[in-house]
Amino acid sequence: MADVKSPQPRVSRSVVVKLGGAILADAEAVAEVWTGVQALGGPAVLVHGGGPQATALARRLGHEPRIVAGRRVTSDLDLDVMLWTLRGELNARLVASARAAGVRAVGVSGADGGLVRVHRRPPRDVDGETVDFGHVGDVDGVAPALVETLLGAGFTPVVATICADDAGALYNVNADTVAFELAAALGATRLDLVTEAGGVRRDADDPDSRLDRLTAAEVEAGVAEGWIAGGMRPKLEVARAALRRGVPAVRVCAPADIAGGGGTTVVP
Ligand SMILES: Nc1ncnc2c1ncn2[C@@H]1O[C@H](COP(=O)(O)OP(=O)(O)O)[C@@H](O)[C@H]1O
Ligand SMILES: CC(=O)N[C@@H](CCC(=O)OP(=O)(O)O)C(=O)O
Repeated sequence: MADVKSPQPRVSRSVVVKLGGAILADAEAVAEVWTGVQALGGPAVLVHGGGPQATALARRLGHEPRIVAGRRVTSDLDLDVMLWTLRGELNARLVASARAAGVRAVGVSGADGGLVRVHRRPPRDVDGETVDFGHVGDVDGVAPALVETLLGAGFTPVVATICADDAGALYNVNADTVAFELAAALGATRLDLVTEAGGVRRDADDPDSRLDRLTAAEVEAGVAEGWIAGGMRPKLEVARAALRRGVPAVRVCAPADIAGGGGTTVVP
């Protein structure tokens, strides 16, 4: 029998949808995202990246970003570029694009309302080299009150993954990571990692080789054999971390999959 004294909060039924930067650059894909979010018929929280756009702007400024193990070594200039692109243009454009689908989106960052608490990532060993990632934050925790308040009022939060520490310094945090931390903290029913490839492929260059389902053992084999590489490798580490933290369903998928099946479901 249902416990009437402690009903499930509305947000416990939310879906967290993470959009990779390449999706944001494609107006048709963005329109499909909002159609899918509308068709879900329940609360959704969007989290977006924008790595490719940040890299493009840095290059226009004559700076070549350094990416190590899928994470940007974030100098003072790189942090400024992340603020201008993610918190600035991309978030504003994404929020505006929701209007055509009748979704009432609100743009926030991980720093707003203390949503995502981080600390500066200590230098760490990567393949035998000590790497100081600069202004990159590691997540300490999520305080979902802001997002829950927005959802409760019928708004769709759109989260740019700029986060702050307790002293008020800003940090760059990978968007897949923020999405999974939010999904875990909200008790989301599903985490969709929406990416241009539309799923995990047996051959990254062959769209017909998409896998419907991927086990942890297959992820390990794929990394060892080299067919899971680049940005997909840390993304699948995030997918597995989400499952370990109790998110019941995790997919790597395309915008058109949001309201239905499709994509690659990652299983333990
Ligand atoms: N097995 C694979 N299936 C699909 N994509 C793969 C695979 N292995 C490597 N990739 C690469 O991973 C990329 C996705 O990671 P990333 O660019 O970081 O995504 P996003 O920006 O959406 O977070 C793809 O564009 C593709 O080049
Ligand atoms: C620390 C770190 O690497 N942060 C990412 C944040 C943006 C991101 O995650 O964008 P995508 O989802 O488009 O990859 C970066 O600087 O690229």
